Amino acid sequence: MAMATTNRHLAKEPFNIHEDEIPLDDASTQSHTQCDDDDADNAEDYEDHLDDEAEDDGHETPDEDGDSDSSSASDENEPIDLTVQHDMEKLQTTFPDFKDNYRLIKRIGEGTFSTVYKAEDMQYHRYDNKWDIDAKDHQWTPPPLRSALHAKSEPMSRHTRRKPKFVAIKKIYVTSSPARILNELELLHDLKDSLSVCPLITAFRHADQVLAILPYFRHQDFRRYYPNMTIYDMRVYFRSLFTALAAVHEKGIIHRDIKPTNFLYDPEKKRGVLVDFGLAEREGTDCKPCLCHEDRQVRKQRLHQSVAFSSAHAGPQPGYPKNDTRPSRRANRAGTRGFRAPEVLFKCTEQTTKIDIWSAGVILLTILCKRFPFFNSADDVEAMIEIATIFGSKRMKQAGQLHGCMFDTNIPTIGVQGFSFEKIMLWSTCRSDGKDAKTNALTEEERGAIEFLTRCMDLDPGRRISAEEALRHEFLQVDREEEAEMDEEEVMML
Ligand SMILES: Nc1ncnc2c1ncn2[C@@H]1O[C@H](COP(=O)(O)OP(=O)(O)OP(=O)(O)O)[C@@H](O)[C@H]1O
Repeated sequence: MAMATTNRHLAKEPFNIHEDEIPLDDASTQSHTQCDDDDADNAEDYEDHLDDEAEDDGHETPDEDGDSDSSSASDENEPIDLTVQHDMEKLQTTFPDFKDNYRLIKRIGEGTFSTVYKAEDMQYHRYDNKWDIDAKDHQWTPPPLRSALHAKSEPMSRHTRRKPKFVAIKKIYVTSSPARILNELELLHDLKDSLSVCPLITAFRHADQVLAILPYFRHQDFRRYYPNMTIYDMRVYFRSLFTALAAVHEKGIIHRDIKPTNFLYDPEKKRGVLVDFGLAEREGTDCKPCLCHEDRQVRKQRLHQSVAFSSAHAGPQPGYPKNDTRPSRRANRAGTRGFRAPEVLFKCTEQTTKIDIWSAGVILLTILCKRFPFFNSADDVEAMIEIATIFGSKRMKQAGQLHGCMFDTNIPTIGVQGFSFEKIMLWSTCRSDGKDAKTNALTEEERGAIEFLTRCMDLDPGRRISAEEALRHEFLQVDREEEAEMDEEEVMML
């Protein structure tokens, strides 16, 4: 078993997977060199997976949200599909020491890039578990020597038996490029101390098989709780999500795949963790200057020049040339359809952490409108049409120009002005039938949510709120309210 340079449960050294023991198999390396060559192809690759996912957005079944302490009994009794059982057995035999370290319980998620299993961490008590936010003893203790991993465990009496501790084992498919896997693990390692981010405990490689070990995080299926969320619940949920985003963005990392299934939220404990850094990247990777980062005056001047140039050569003609010889614009479009920011759709070459804020805004829009998925496009052009229907052609044109793109449409359902989020929320929650003026108007707290949403879903990434600013926004000031409520209760008790 090849182990990462990090000691298990204690990551001190820079993360580095040793590839010296058994070289990664050529086939997997090759297939991904092709993907990595070309961002556009890569994006298509992701789209296929992500498109499937939007239909089947939840990986969990309703009983997969069991508490890490209490669900074990029901987990044990759950029937396991034969193929899953076969895969689990294969996984246990592939990694020689696996059974000494982990006891596989069930499959909890399956994506295009990985399968995730719930397992009991058999050696939990032998390590420093700084990552365990639920641990009573949260003190740092020196890690054991590596040889302790192979030491025979002492038999435990019935009385001394400790509570089982669970982990999520992410088996990354061999079709993922080694560079991509390393990128995910390195980013997770960088984020190991970040609030609300699911930390990486350790990772293993055997031949072309890579396992990432994460703490198992109890959560519920988004589809189960979002229809009943009050505005207060939303504020608590987004406080937690933006805490994670602020931590990720502070490190200059773009997550790129913010969506409900990647934010594991426990409504009871009112906390969530961000997972899946498979598409994440450092801001500035493969970046080329884009007009959106220029000064407003410079941008205006460039646009004038380009319009003047096209008028002089072919006249200002709407439409597109039949034989377009211009090289197509390339940019990273990785992400999930329906959650992609407008600048991603416009193929901005200088994308920033703000693309995550837009996606978080889409989650808020989904909850406020009680429709999941809110956007349901088959491709980027349809996605653009959906956004344009809300924002109107005038603002879409301006948004396109920010990135040096022209936006034009003759689709009759896209008006010039678009619609306000307030109207969309009332329509989608069937509160605009004109009968009752009171239910057909937003409450003050709903207006507060819409105001926050408007800041998150600003078409201009430069004006869009940052995670840090969002945490200071009125809408997310839930801690202070809770504290005030607690103080009040204390006063009452006195
Ligand atoms: N730490 C964890 N605790 C509990 N469940 C987890 C954990 N990590 C992942 N899961 C479950 O596994 C699912 C898939 O995990 P993840 O998103 O990391 O893999 P993926 O292959 O990239 O998936 P996708 O293709 O859906 O993006 C999650 O949606 C979640 O249900």
